Amino acid sequence: MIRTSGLSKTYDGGVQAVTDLGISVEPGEIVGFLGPNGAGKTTTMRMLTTLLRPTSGTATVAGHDLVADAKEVRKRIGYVSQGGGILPTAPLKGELELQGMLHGLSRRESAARAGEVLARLDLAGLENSLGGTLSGGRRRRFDIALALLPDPALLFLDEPTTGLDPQSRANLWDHIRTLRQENGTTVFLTTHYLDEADALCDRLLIIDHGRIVAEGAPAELRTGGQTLDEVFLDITGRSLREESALTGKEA
Ligand SMILES: Nc1ncnc2c1ncn2[C@@H]1O[C@H](COP(=O)(O)OP(=O)(O)OP(=O)(O)O)[C@@H](O)[C@H]1O
Repeated sequence: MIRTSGLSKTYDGGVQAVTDLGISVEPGEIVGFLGPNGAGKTTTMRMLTTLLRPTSGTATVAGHDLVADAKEVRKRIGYVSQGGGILPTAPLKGELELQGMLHGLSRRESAARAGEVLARLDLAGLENSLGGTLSGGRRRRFDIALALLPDPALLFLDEPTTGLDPQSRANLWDHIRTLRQENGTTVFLTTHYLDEADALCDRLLIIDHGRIVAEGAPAELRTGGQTLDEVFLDITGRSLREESALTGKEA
């Protein structure tokens, strides 16, 4: 579903954010992409979703070449960014219908699809609520509903549960699992929560300084009775990264 070879990104100004990335994600997998601040997660995610052009390397995403066939890739993926895309003043169903029409559905198809994705994310009954009135958990679910409108084979989630309470996080994990189970959706997500990576993901990729430094199922990475947090810190070191994450980042 995703295959990259030598994928790299150097920003204007010379920051080499991602170097020689070679990863693969199989259909139906839930893969967690972990790394300290500034490691290159968002840059990778933006490249894989066609939002950022790689400096070099190649990638196939959802069966199409990332650069030569970006339009075809876009038709087959959903992307939920960290901030989400919700409009606080629009009724949920109207917002979904509009987005459906942007994806080329007729008004009728779009309305039907909006109803389906709301039900799928357990948001039925909230059709006429305004975006701004939703709780954090529902809001994230609505963001995912939006991304699911075109029925993507591959869903990218950037820190889907950051800021949510434990109940809403567990609930969102259930929804993601159900999506995979019922639809076969492949999920590629970033997270800073190692319990989330452990509970939800089939496989983890750990990136640091723009390179993959470890990869495997959570149980494979947890060796010698260590927690995943300990493994992560052993691999990526204990120095703080906030500063490097901010250096050179354009607004
Ligand atoms: N638009 C940009 N211009 C220049 N440098 C950038 C830009 N965006 C990111 N960077 C730099 O690229 C590197 C990787 O950043 P990226 O945002 O991909 O990391 P990340 O792993 O997503 O971090 P975080 O967990 O903080 O979101 C960092 O050194 C960052 O400062």
